[in-house]
Amino acid sequence: MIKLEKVSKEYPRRGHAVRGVTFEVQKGEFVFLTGHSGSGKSTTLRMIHLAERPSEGEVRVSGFSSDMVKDSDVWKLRRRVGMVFQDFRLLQGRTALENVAFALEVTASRSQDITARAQRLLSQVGLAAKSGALVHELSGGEQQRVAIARALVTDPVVLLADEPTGNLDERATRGIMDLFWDINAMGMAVVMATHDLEMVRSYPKARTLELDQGKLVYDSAAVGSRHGGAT
Ligand SMILES: Nc1ncnc2c1ncn2[C@@H]1O[C@H](COP(=O)(O)OP(=O)(O)OP(=O)(O)O)[C@@H](O)[C@H]1O
Repeated sequence: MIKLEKVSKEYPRRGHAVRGVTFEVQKGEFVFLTGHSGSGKSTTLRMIHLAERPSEGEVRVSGFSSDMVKDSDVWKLRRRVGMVFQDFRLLQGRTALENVAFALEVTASRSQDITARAQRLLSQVGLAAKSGALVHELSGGEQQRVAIARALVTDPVVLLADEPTGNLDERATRGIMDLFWDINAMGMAVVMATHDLEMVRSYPKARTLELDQGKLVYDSAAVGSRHGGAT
């Protein structure tokens, strides 16, 4: 479903952020992408989202190829791939419901369905009671729930998450992680970048990929262990 084949990303002046990375993610997998700061986690996620094109190699996602897809068609891929970020990236001054509804409008849903669907998505992430709250009235954990609801509007096949709990305390982190597991249990693949190895170890059922200076140095699936986590 996701396939990276000898993927590298080189930035002018900086050099290689990602070097020769090859891996596949199957439908419904839960994958942690770990590594130190600067190891290339965000760059890898951005390439899966086609926010960046690889300098070498190919990224394939749900039938789309980084070699083939035109810039004008990238939105079609984005409907298959949801993404959430550490800093939530919500529309400030809007309510939780408006944030999700706006994403539904952009994806051309029928207008009469929008409010009901946005409300349903907020219920799914445990935020039904806060749908009318403005973004700044929500806690960090609640804001991340809105961002997740927004990422689900197109019913993607994979949810990419870049340090989604990086701004949250322990309790909110646990709640958000439980939510990712619930979403994954419904069949959606999750690929989550994190440098929090303690958190990774507390989810031994997940697959772990580790990057070091842009190279893939560990894949728990490849070593036949689903319990080791990153070392
Ligand atoms: N747009 C860019 N232009 C130039 N260099 C970049 C760009 N984006 C990332 N880099 C560099 O590529 C390397 C990998 O960055 P990346 O953000 O992918 O790492 P990361 O593992 O996600 O780090 P962190 O955990 O700190 O977010 C870093 O050295 C970074 O400075």
